Parts: sequence; C-alpha cells; structure tokens
Amino acid sequence: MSSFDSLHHKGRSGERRSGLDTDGIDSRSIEPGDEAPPAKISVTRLNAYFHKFHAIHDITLDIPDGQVTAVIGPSGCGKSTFLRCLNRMHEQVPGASAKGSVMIDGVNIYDKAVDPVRLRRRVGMVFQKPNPFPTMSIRENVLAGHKLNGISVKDPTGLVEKCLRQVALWDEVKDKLDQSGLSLSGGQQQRLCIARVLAVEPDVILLDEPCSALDPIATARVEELIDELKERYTCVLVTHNMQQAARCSDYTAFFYMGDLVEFDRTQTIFTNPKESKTEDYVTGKFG
Ligand SMILES: Nc1ncnc2c1ncn2[C@@H]1O[C@H](COP(=O)(O)OP(=O)(O)OP(=O)(O)O)[C@@H](O)[C@H]1O
Repeated sequence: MSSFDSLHHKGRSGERRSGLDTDGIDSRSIEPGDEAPPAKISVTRLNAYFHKFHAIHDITLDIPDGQVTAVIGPSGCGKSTFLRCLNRMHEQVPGASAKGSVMIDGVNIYDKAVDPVRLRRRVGMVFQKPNPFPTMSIRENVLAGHKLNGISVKDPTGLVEKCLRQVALWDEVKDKLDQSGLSLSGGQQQRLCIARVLAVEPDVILLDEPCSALDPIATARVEELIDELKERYTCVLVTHNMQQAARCSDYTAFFYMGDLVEFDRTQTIFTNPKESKTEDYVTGKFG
C-alpha cells in the first residue's frame, strides 16, 4: 500500500494550514469569521511546464473538502494543466513536468512513494468529451476501472446498479446494460463516464469542462449531479461557462495567463472580487 493509500482513510479531517509567505498569490486568505472547510487538497508553489514553456506559475491554493471548486479563466490560461497536475496526468504528456507540492489528505502526491495509477483511482477525472470505452457494454464500462486494474469486485451487479443510480442513469439503462456505451446519448454517456469514476470509490473528482459537448438539458442534469456529488466527494470543475461556475460551485479560482489571480467563495468572486482583473473577466470585459 502506498503512503497515499494509507493516508486516504484519514477522511476529511485534514487540518487547514496557515497561509504561506510566497511571491505568488496566496489563496489562503479567507477572512476571519468566514471559515472555509478544511483543505482536501493543498497546492503550494505549483509550477507546470511543457518542455521549456512555463504554463502555470507558482500556484498556491487550498481546495476545500466536500465542496465544488470551479476553475475559470480565458482560453489558454492553464485551467486544464492545473487540473491535470492534481492527479499527475500532466506528466503523461511527453516533455511535460511539474514542480511544487500537491498535498491530498496530508500526502504529497509528487512524492516518489506515490503510485500515480493508484492516485488516479482516488482522484478520478471526467473529460470534456464523453469517452466510454467503445468496445465495452454499459455494464462493462462501469466496471472498467476494476477490470483494468485487476481488482476483483464482490458484487458486480450491485456495484453497477449503485453507481448508475448515483448518476441517475439506472432507470434509463437498466434494461440494456449489455448494449454498447456508445448507444447512449451524449449526456447519458457523460453520466456513464461519471459512474465509471465513482465505481472505484474516489475521494476527489476532477471535471474538465464536462458539459461542453452537451446540450442544455443534458448540461442541467450533469450540473444537478455535480451538486449531489459534493455530498460525498471533493470536486474541482474547470469551466468556460461563468453561469455554470456560479450555479455549481462553492469556491472559484480565477486564472489568467498561468497565474492564479484570485480565489474566494464563488459568491464573492462574482459579486465583490478583490482584483480588477477578476471583475473585468466575470463581467465579460474580456475572455
Ligand atoms: N501538450 C501541450 N504542449 C505544449 N503546450 C501546451 C500543451 N497543452 C497546453 N499547452 C499550453 O499551455 C497553456 C495552458 O493550456 P491549458 O490547456 O491548460 O489552458 P486552458 O485554460 O485549459 O485552455 P482552454 O480553456 O482553451 O482549454 C496554453 O498556452 C497551451 O497552449
């Protein structure tokens, strides 16, 4: 068992650390009396590169436990790169690297002892375009994480039903579990992909523009689902859509050209941001 796994079961009791003195923006600045939940993920001086290109700069940020944190900002500002650093998917890109620390439940995920494959089960990811495994049935898609990792499941039928119910897909697919995942609509496919992530019992769910390929009705259903997920998981949601950030998230991080400009409660970011750059962005002056 890696150190990441052993500490995973510590639950949501990680202590909130005090702010660090850094040159970059320090997000640990929630006002007294405005206590944020403890941090599930503590990011300190995170820098990410594609070869020599410095994509994100010295990001320090505490992501609160059991909340939805939105990451917003104009195209190319580093939202996806930041997200992919939270489960070490960034390093899978040839020539990509990261520096700094990302602590989840008190364990630095960049520690040599951490197995990135196990980490990615604990920190699941949902992508822009629904990506069910094309050769697998709906049932097999839900169980794919177990199969690919060689993990046996005691009650696969029960697990499939539980996960499909969690994403409100069970009633729509219970009579066709052996059909291909690709036989579903785009919105259903995205909920199937979320069920696949839930099946391996993550702590954290990273969502990279999960609704950008969906119609408004399917988007609304995924947004409702995100709201339910935060009861049990910490969610980080990258979105271009400011209405979606305002509707779905509790906290918002605004990125601009690789910098974290501001992080605060979503309501504050949208109604009373501290930085003029944030205000210009959320009021649509640029983007
Ligand atoms: N594989 C890559 N190789 C080289 N540079 C990359 C690569 N992926 C992203 N970048 C660059 O890193 C920067 C951050 O990209 P990233 O995709 O994180 O931004 P983003 O805010 O998520 O953008 P978008 O909203 O358009 O998806 C951009 O300048 C982008 O061109």
